[in-house]
Amino acid sequence: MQSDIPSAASEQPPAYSASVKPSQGYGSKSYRWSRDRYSKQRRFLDIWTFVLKLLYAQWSYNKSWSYRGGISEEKKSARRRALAIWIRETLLDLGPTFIKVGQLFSTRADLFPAEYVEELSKLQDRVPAFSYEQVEALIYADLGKTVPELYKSFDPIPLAAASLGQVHRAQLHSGEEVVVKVQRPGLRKLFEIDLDILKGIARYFQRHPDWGRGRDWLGIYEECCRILWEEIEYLNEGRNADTFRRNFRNESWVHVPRVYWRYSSHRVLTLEYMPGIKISHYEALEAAGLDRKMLANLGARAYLHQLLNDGFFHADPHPGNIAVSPDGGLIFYDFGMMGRIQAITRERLMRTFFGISSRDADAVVESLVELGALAPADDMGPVRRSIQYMLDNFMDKPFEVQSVSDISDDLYEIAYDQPFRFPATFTFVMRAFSTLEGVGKGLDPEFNFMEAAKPFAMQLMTDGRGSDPNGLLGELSRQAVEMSNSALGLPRRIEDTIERLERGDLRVRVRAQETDRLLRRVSNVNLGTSYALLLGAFTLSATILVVNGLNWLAVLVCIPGAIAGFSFIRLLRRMDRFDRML
Ligand SMILES: Nc1ncnc2c1ncn2[C@@H]1O[C@H](COP(=O)(O)OP(=O)(O)OP(=O)(O)O)[C@@H](O)[C@H]1O
Repeated sequence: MQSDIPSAASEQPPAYSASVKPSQGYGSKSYRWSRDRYSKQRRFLDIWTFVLKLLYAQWSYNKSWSYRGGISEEKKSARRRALAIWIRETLLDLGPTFIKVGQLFSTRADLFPAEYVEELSKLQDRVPAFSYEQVEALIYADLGKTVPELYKSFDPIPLAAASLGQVHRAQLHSGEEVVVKVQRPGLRKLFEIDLDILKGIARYFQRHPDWGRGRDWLGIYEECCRILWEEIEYLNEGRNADTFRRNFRNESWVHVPRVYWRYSSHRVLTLEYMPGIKISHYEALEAAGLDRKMLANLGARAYLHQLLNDGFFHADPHPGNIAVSPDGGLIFYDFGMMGRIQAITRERLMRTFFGISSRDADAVVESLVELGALAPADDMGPVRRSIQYMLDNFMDKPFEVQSVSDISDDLYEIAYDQPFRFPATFTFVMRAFSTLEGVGKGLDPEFNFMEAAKPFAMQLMTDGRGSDPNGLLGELSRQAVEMSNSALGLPRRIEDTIERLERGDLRVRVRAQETDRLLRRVSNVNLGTSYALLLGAFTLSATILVVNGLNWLAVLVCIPGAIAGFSFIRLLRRMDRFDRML
């Protein structure tokens, strides 16, 4: 059956004539996925062609014949880079689902080589805008009213266009200035088809002897699905905006656009118009007389508030989603991708940071296991040693002047090819911190996230009780380590023994009853075989002697033969008795 991926043309246009001229869309390149006639089978073929080409490239990467003039480290590095660029461009060609999946993977330095992650983080939504007729049709289909019935004016040219939707300026009949976020038509169907194909790919990768080893591709696939479906549910985004605004109701320096629920649906979101200067437009901020240093600190404060106070954070904090209002406050846009962290996870994250700051590899390993970021294994020695090595060597500067991106890069470097399973939340937090640090450094070259975070973290942890912050940090850190020790319930000596064991300073002799039994059985079988061979050899010799008429000699040979036979029977009976006993 030839089922076409629907495009906007399949939406029925409303029976009225628009008062504004529709825009023609401003994408110069025609993407296959945005065409009217694009079959599911064709899509399947396009996606799998990409995957197979990628696998071939990976496979031939270490083969010297695939390099002209022989293999070398430089050539391998150049190929990795070229491959990363090709992946980014192909994902763009494959459209919205793949652009989003690529953007999600750009946080997963624990899963992919650094070059891939770097290229994926450049993955910008460079897709054609859809036409105004399509906007009208979708609004009518969702809200049951025409654009002029709903809005006094509506700018047909979008203010911003991305892979999932576009934003138009408008005015309500009651006079409020708003923006209307409209979802790309046919997105739901495209997601269904693509995610179905991606499931097959995830299964294939899971079974792949190299790619599947130590990776939970199906789990990653499920996580991607959840995030993608959530992102295209605009009612959910509206609810997130409301929650976010509520969380910051006591902070006058954070602004969140109000949601006009009567003008919103699954695919249309009408929000208060809240213009501002993008936080990355440094010159414009300067020209407006805004204090860049202070803004960098506000950014950090806003994020720590979300993570430590609310446990509800903006998981997509790219500079385009944060603007500065004329009064110097921060405006947040786009609440499609939010992360939630439970109080217990927050506590564990804090413990990881305590562990890093006090360079205590055991505490880091323990908290990472608790976070689910590290699969518990019988022998944690190698991982612990890697972490201790990182803490001792990479982090030669004081913790407060470390950059978050360096710390996360180090962690990811260790994680790559190790039994780490960073949950998406963890990577989102790391990405949010790194992005924020980048923005902060752009605003104020002296900015250091750790330094900015310290007073705020103190304030939150002391819960307003206030005391010497350094002393408190030390105390809390000690308490955190002690708590985990007592939670384990192990006396110090046992812990020391485990430590020596991990370092390889201790030898262990294991005696297992089952193993003993098997060993005894093996040795009995060996003995039995020897008796049987002897018995056979003596019997054969005796027979040859009898045939040659040397009967007396044959009787003599029979004596050791009989002894061997007797021993053999006794052994069999003993083995039988022993087996029945167990
Ligand atoms: N309430 C608003 N007031 C003024 N401008 C807005 C408002 N909401 C969004 N915008 C503008 O539209 C841009 C895109 O909005 P938003 O990020 O919500 O859309 P999106 O489709 O989710 O885009 P992306 O996927 O790239 O984040 C913002 O960067 C901002 O410039």
